[in-house]
Amino acid sequence: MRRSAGTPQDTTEPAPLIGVENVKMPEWARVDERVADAGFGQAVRALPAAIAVVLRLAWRTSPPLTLLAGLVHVVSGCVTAFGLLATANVFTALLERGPTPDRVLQSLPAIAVVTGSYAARALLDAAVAAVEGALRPRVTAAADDAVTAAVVRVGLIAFEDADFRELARQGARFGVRAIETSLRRVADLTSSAISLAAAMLTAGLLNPWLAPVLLLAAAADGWAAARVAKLNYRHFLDTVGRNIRKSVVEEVATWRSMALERHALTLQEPLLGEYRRISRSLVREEVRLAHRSNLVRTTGRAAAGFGTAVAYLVLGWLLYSGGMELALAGTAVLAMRTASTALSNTMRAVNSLYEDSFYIGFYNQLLVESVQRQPPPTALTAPADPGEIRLEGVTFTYPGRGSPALRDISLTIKRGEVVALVGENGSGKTTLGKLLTGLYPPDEGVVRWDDVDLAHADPASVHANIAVIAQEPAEWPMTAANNITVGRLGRADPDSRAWREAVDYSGADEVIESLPAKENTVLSKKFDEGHDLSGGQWQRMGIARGIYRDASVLVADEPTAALDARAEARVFAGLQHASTSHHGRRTTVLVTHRLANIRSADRILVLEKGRLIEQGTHDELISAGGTYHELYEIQARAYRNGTEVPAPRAAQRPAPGTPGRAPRRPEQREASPDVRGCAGPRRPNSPFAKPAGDPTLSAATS
Ligand SMILES: Nc1ncnc2c1ncn2[C@@H]1O[C@H](COP(=O)(O)OP(=O)(O)OP(=O)(O)O)[C@@H](O)[C@H]1O
Repeated sequence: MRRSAGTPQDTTEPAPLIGVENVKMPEWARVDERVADAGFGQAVRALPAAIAVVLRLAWRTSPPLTLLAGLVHVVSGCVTAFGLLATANVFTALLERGPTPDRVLQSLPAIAVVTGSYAARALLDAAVAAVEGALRPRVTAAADDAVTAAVVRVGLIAFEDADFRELARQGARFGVRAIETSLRRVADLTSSAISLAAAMLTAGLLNPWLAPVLLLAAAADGWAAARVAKLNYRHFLDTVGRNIRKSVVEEVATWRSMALERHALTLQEPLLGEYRRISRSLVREEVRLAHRSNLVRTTGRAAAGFGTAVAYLVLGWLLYSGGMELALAGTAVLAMRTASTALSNTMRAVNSLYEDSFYIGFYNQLLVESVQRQPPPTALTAPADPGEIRLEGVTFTYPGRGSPALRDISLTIKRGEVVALVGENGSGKTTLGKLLTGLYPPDEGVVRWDDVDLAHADPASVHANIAVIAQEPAEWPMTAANNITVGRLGRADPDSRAWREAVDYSGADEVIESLPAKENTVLSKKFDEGHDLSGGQWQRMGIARGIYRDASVLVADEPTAALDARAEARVFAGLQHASTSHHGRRTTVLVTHRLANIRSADRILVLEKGRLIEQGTHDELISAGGTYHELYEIQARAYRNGTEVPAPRAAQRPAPGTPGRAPRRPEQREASPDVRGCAGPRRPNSPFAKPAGDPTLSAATS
């Protein structure tokens, strides 16, 4: 009988659905590799730097609380030590020669001191908890704030660098967490080190032989604790790839964004099967880890038992040989137990601090790199409404990419020009839009607004004067109203004219009208009452935001890719209005694949593999018969083939000497009314397309 896919009884192992059997270990996981491979000495050597970072941060946050925390920890450790030494006096008094009542009476002051030390220790523990409770959230918040402020201020291009993104993720998430845990570990280390020192001191005072023996017994426990921690790191490393795959499968098996295709492709059971397969192998690893940890712990305990036995033998020998009085034996046993616990705690704290030191290292590196990636402060500002935007020999390569996205681009855009960028996918249109608005700096060449080189200008002064309608607009998790007004925070709009203009021309008014709480509807499914929009509706919101921004330079990157024909016509009317309404004419750069929409643009720039290969008006480029002409013809033909009215027989006859059908002249190619104003299916005339009375069209259609 054939089993259904993915049941827990499956014995066959199908090929991984995600297609990646061994996920590459993420860079941050390499930290654990170093922890797993490090020796104890290495860990101890790394401590001062990590402790210094944490203490410095704590000091900056609150000097009095830091001092107080240090003080209560040291005093608490000293009280513990004092209590231990005081216990020796109790035993001495109790085990002296003489009648028992006398000995009890004699030991009362020592008992009072021990009791007092315990009471003091309890009070100090409460003080430690209170001070730490006040300090830790402050330090964590300060660490978080420092790193968030640093990352928020870096230039946009930094986010294109995968290494920086990874560093930001580790530094912000793991680094801050490591600082928080380190603060606790430093406290643990202080107390356990003082306890250990007190136990050793007590043992040393009782008999110099006792101290090293005591260490021997405690070291085995400490070794086991450190070894189990390393086994955990190793396990984590061995399973990190599978865990990543498991979480990816879990996501695609449960996430809403994948639900439609998951169901339509009936992938639920195969995904469940893959999930269970990975889970089973992880469970096997977990069980193996548990066995190995258990073995290590048992070995550690056996060794500790052996060490303790040796310690007791030494103690017995000391008592037997008269090297130590019987009265002190009780204190010695207490010191041995205290030392064992303190040493285990010390080793655990050292190990943990060592691990944290890597993440704190990332945190520090992130702060340093973020500052390096922030634009340097400058008094030079860009003109608010540049007379011209000039690119001279601009080349740009995305971080981590081998070949440039733009090569040696030189061009000038005059104030008020409507420029269209066209070209095949990946030719560099979006990238060019980002460079001429100063969002990305060129690697070579210069971008100037009038005579100001944007590389030396304050970026905020440039960005204040640009509006970017992105290909995939940000879906701000805010109300619909704020999704638009965030375009220009604080813009004065007393009579709501700017608002009306933005929503009317973008078609966002229809979107808002359809929402349950109109413009007050929150657009995010993360909130209970939140609402989501369709791709086209989000695009309308993005366009409204761009229009509301009212900047002197507008870049619209495929603004209507997801819009229906009616909405597209409305948006182009809006963009044309936007291009003329800003103190005269607004410089507008329009990226689009729908060539029929840009026929009346002042200039069309054609990009190919990052190079500017053609520029001119629609008519000039069509006459030139180059790439633009070819792209335009492909789009026009697609429509013509479906709807073209058959030409008269005479026109279909091949010209003498030509095999098959005679090629048509350029003006004939665009002569069909089908082509005018549309790319692909018929669309209402775009306002950026040639008007019906355009001489070229009239000539062609006549
Ligand atoms: N963030 C990025 N990191 C690395 N390379 C990128 C990045 N964005 C784009 N590229 C690369 O840069 C080149 C130009 O991309 P760009 O997005 O500017 O092209 P485009 O002409 O706008 O394409 P499309 O028409 O598909 O939107 C492409 O080769 C692309 O793969």
